[in-house]
Formats: sequence, C-alpha cells, structure tokens
Amino acid sequence: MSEHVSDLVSALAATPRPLLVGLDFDGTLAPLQDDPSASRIIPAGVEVLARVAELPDVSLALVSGRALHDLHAIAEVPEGTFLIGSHGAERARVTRFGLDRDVVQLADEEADRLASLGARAAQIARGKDGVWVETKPTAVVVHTRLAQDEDARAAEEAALALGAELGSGVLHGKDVVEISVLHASKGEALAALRDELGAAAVVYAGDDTTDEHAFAVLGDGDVAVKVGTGDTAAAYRADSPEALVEALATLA
Ligand SMILES: O=P(O)(O)OC[C@H]1O[C@H](O[C@H]2O[C@H](CO)[C@@H](O)[C@H](O)[C@H]2O)[C@H](O)[C@@H](O)[C@@H]1O
Repeated sequence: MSEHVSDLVSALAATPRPLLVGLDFDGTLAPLQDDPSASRIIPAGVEVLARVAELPDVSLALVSGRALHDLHAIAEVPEGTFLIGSHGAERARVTRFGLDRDVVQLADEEADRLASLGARAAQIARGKDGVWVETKPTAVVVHTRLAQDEDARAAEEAALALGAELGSGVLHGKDVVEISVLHASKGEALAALRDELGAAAVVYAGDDTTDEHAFAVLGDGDVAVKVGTGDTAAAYRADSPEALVEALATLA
C-alpha cells in the first residue's frame, strides 16, 4: 500500500456516520480514454462500490461532468446510488426500475443558445484533426485529446472565447472546454445532496480541475482526495483509480 493511500485509509476509518461518499467518474474511477464511450469503472471498483453502498448510514453518489443518460449507461453502480450529471445540472437516483430523475427543462432562450453554441463549436472543430464536439442536454464540449498541440491550443482558446460570449458557465477540464447554458457546479450539487441527506461527513474524490469546486465546499472532518498529479486543495491523494479503490475497499 503506498504512503498516500495509508494516510487516506486512516482518514476514511475516522469518518463519522451518516457518511456521503461522492466520486467523480472519468480519471477517478475510470482511466481516461481517447473515446469517452469506451470508459468503464475499473473492475475492482464495481465490486467495491457495491459493498460501500450496502454499508449502514453510507450514501454513494457519482458526481460527473457527463450527461446523466451517458453516465447511467456506462457506470455499473448499485441501486440507491445518486447520479449527479452535467457538473450538477442534472440529478437522478438509480432504482430497480431505472432512473428516478429530475428532467432538465431549458427555457426557449437557453435552448436557442445551446443550438448556437453547437453550431459555433462545430466551426471551431472544422479543419482541426482530432478536435470534436460533444453535445449534452445543457452544454457543448470541445474535445482536444486526440489533436496535435497547436490545433488543441487553438481550439481551446476559441472555445473559451465562445464561452465568454455565449455561455453561462465555462469549464476547462482535461482536454475539454465545456460551455454550458445553465449555471452548474459540482460543489453546489454536492453541498445540496449533503444537506438533504443530513450527512455528518463527506468523502469526495476527483482528478480534474472541475473537482476543485467540490473540494472547496468540504470542511473539517470531510475527506477530499485528489486522484493523480496536479495542484489541488484536497488534503489527500491517491495516485490512480486503482489506489483510490484500494482505499475505498477498506471503508467497505
Ligand atoms: O466529471 P467527470 O466524470 O470527470 O467527466 C468530465 C468529462 O468526462 C469526459 O471527458 C473526459 O474523459 C474522456 C474519456 O476518458 C476523455 O476522452 C476526455 O479527454 C476527458 O476530459 C466526457 O467526455 C465529458 O463530457 C465530461 O464532462
């Protein structure tokens, strides 16, 4: 067990109940992939999450930038798991009958703006090898993972400028710029869920800059875990999805 993980394991062992365990998906439970549809939770993670969800007074939530339907389709999580998608703009709970979800209804102006964003983002991608656009219910995402540096930089700069012009929120994650027509924040969504559940403590793990919003709402007695390298406000670190799952296994 690495030094990072043993510190984390001690912190997890001390968490009071009721406990909310919130986990980002891409880069945290699922190793990053060039093709987002190929992403899956590491096999050990599926089993450990199932055990965590069965613990008394422990609630499990995935807190992701992915669209809710996309997250639900690929995340193999147990019944009762809360799913927060689109960085907090969408929310649901997994039940035995499918998703119990709040449907996002865009106002006409927001729907029009989303359509304009899609068209303008497609223009940004045009002629740049490896740059492509993902459309979600409340946002468009310019992906640059597969592009050469020069094209990736140009696309990201153009997307950030487009976001400043037409977006309500812009997030710059790992090889993505996301432009949303709704205000959404993982931090606000996590804090709202915590309040609803009356959780005495929250464990939250994430790998990307967008997860820093969730770390920012945590306080004393909570456990913030940065997965991988990079600057962070989190007090704990796991080197990889495997290391995180190893630590969560001790909680279970
Ligand atoms: O909050 P997350 O669960 O980490 O979701 C954030 C974004 O994840 C996906 O993009 C990221 O993962 C892809 C697959 O590994 C990778 O190709 C991409 O470069 C990453 O940024 C997803 O496609 C986005 O819609 C999510 O917002």
